[in-house]
Amino acid sequence: MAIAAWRLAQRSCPSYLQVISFPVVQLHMNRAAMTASQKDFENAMNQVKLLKKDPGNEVKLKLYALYKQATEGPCNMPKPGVFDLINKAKWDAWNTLGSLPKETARQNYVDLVSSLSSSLESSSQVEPGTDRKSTGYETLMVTSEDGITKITLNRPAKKNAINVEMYHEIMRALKAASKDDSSITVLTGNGDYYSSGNDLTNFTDIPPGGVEEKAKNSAILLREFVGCFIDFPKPLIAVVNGPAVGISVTILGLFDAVYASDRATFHTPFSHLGQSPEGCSSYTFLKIMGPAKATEMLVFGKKLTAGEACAQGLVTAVFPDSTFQKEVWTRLKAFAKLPPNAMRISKEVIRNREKEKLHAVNAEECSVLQERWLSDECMNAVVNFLSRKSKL
Ligand SMILES: CCCCC/C=C/C(=O)SCCNC(=O)CCNC(=O)[C@H](O)C(C)(C)COP(=O)(O)OP(=O)(O)OC[C@H]1O[C@@H](n2cnc3c(N)ncnc32)[C@H](O)[C@@H]1OP(=O)(O)O
Repeated sequence: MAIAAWRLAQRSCPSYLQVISFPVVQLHMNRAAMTASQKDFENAMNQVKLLKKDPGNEVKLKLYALYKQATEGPCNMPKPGVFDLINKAKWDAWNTLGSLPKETARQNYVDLVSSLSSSLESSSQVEPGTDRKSTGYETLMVTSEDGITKITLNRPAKKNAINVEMYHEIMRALKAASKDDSSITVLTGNGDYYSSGNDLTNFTDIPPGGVEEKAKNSAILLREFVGCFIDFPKPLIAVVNGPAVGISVTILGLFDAVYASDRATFHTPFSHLGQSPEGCSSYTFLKIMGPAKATEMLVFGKKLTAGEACAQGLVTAVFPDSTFQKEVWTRLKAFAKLPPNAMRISKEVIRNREKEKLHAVNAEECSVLQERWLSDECMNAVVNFLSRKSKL
C-alpha cells in the first residue's frame, strides 16, 4: 500500500521531489500514531512540499533516509540489486544511518529541512551575479533558532571525518556565529558518529611542492582552525551524539561545556597514527584530568567511554542515548535565555587569562605535527588505513 501511494505521489509531484515524496505520503498515513514531538516533524514535511527549488539528489536521499529512520528505525530491508540504482541509492542512504535512534533522526530531519529552507530562501534573495554558494555549506548544516546557532557536521557516510573543505566551513560558520544574534553556539554531528577526526584522505592530495609543502599547509590550516576555537567569544557547547576521534576530541578542551550521549566514546589514537597531540590538548587535557590520565589518552591512545570522560572532567554531563537530544536541548534552550552579554563577558574573563598560553601551545603542537606527518610511522599508518589494512 505504501509503495502504491508512493507511485501515485511520484506521478503528481514535480520530478525533483520524487525521491522524497514517499515519506510525505507515509507521514499522512501514520498521522494517528504521532506524538506531540512529531509536530515539528510534520511541519518540516510540509515545508519540504513547499520548496520551490530542487534541493538536489544528495539532499533528497538524506531526507528520505532520515524519514525512514525516524519512522521505522534502522534499515533491515534486503539490499536491492546493483542494477536497481534508485532503490539501491535509497537503501544505502538509509543503511548508513546505522543504529541512529528514531528521535535523533526526527530531529536531524527537522534541522535539515530548516537549513534547507533558509539556504534556499537566502539564495533566492541573492543579488544577480553574487556567488550563491558562498551562503551555503557543503559539509555542514547550520541553523539559528531560539538564541542558539547549531553547527552540525554533515558527512555521516564518512563518520563526519573532517576534510579540508569542512575545516574551512567550520571556521566560516564559527566566524558567522560569533557575529550573529544568537547567545550560544553548538557543535554536533549528523548520523551515528560525532566525528571520526581528521579525514585521512586529506593526506593524499599532494601539491606540486611535494609532501613537505603538504605538511606545511596542513600545519597552517590546523593552527588557524584551532585558533578559531581559542578565540571564539560566545559560550561554545559540544553535543557529542556518538563516538569522537582525534581532533574532534582534543578541541573539546576548548569548549565551555560538553554534553555526551552514553553511546559516545573519546579516542585520541595519536601514537597508533604516528602523530602527536593537537587542539591544545597537550595543555588542556593535563589541566582537566591531570598528567596520568591525560598521558593514557594522548600517548597510549586509551579510548574513554562517555562515563569515564565525564568522571575525568572532559565531559560536563552524560545522558542516555534514548533521551539525549530532548534533555540536552531543553538545557541549552534554558541557557540561551540567559543575558547574552553577561555570558560573553564571563567567558572572556575566564578565557583571557589563558589565551596567550593557548595560542603558544597551538603553535608548538602544529610545528611538531608538521614534522610527524613526514615520518614513516605516520605515512605507514595512513597508507594502512587507506588500503583497508587497519582501522582503529
Ligand atoms: C589538517 C589537520 C590535521 C589535524 C590532525 C588530526 C588528527 C586526527 O584527527 S587523528 C584521527 C584520524 N581518524 C582516524 O584515524 C579514524 C579512521 N577511521 C576508522 O578507523 C574507522 O573508519 C572508524 C573506527 C572511525 C569507523 O569504523 P566503521 O564503523 O567500521 O566505519 P567505516 O570504517 O566503514 O567508515 C565508513 C566510511 O567512512 C570513512 N571514514 C571514516 N573515518 C574516516 C577518516 N577519519 N578519514 C577518512 N575516511 C574515513 C571510511 O573510509 C568509510 O568510507 P567508505 O569505505 O568509502 O564507505
